Amino acid sequence: MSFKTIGDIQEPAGKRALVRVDLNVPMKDGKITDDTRIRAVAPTIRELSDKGAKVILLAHFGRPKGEVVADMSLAPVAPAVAAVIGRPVAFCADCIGEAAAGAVAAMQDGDVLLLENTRFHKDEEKNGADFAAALAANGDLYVNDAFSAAHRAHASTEGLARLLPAYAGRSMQAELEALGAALGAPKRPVLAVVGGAKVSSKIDLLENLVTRVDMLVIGGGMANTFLAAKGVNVGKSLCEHDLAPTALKIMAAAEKAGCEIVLPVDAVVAREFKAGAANETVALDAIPADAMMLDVGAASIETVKAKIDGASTLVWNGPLGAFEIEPFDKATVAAARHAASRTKDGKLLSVAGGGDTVAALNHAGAAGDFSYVSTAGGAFLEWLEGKELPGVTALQA
Ligand SMILES: Nc1ncnc2c1ncn2[C@@H]1O[C@H](COP(=O)(O)OP(=O)(O)OP(=O)(O)O)[C@@H](O)[C@H]1O
Ligand SMILES: O=C(O)[C@H](O)COP(=O)(O)O
Repeated sequence: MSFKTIGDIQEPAGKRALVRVDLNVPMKDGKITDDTRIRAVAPTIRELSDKGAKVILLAHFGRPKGEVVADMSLAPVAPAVAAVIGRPVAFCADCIGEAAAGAVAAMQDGDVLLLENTRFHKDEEKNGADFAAALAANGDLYVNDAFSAAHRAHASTEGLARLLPAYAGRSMQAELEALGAALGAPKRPVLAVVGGAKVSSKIDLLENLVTRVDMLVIGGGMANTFLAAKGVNVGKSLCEHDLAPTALKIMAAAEKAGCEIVLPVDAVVAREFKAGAANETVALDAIPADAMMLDVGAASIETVKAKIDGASTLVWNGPLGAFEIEPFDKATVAAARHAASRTKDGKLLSVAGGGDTVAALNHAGAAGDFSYVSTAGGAFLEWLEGKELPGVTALQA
């Protein structure tokens, strides 16, 4: 794989660098709860700013689907970026058009500007040529430092690289190097743990993943869809019932490939999605019709730990439960700490990735003991499958 990095930019001083970063950070009540993704892109921003480039940050936040959605604005993220990089970050309420052009024109060399959520425009996700050109109008060059969004062929992740001289940022470079080193030839048995809430956008990946790993533990919202497909009554749990055929297909593919699929055997259920909600642990055939599974139960935790004990390599994306609200963080915390301690003992190589997954590992105090923690969730899974990532491909000269 060959691409230029920001070290290859000739005479960066005074140049307008459009830098795609991933600022899709976990947020609660308007406050950022984990700034790992901001810290990951800070070296690129600082390096370009130190060299006198005008650093114009492009990013998405959430999935506003082409509409302007107030609580998906990047405005509250600008001060958080400023705090991490230790220099001011201006904000502009649109990423194209007059407002953006004016904000860019006002920049001095070395300044940093964050433009509003690219996904407020429908053509971002469609990779529309006019929209990509409108973004490109504000830059002399393009830097992609968002490995975690590189599986999307969007205007700001792919289209721009074809319009301007394109370079990989330091985080993109580090992610590709570290994942290649850790997982290029993984020691078997390989265990994958997949949970979280992005069921429809990740479930298809599992069909390929089961051909590459020896065991797949499924937890979180993802598990509910598999359990429902197997006939379990999941009550009001987060579940995509229409994906039952996909889940069944994946289970068949796993059997064919000799990959063991491990589903929860019990669940912690509650009637409200909030911290401290009254809850109970029940068997799968006793999930009340008006309750939600918000975590896997104690027996399932023991199974997950045993699978970790039997693995030489662990790859993990997606928490096992709604870890942001206690006590539904129990399984995620227990599994994270167990994997961290096996890693510390030299018995496991552990790689985890994903915006919320990293937040969960930090919450468990386990991130520092993992072999490698990636900022990427979906992109990490696609990389693991061996798929081409459009954002990476477009950088290759
Ligand atoms: N049983 C569950 N019911 C509802 N939500 C759940 C459940 N289990 C996990 N979640 C939620 O899943 C979310 C994380 O899922 P997600 O797939 O976004 O992972 P991620 O690590 O952020 O990956 P990516 O970087 O691809 O977004 C958390 O907010 C968590 O509360
Ligand atoms: O959080 C992520 O995994 C990335 O920011 C990509 O977000 P997306 O799944 O909404 O494209």
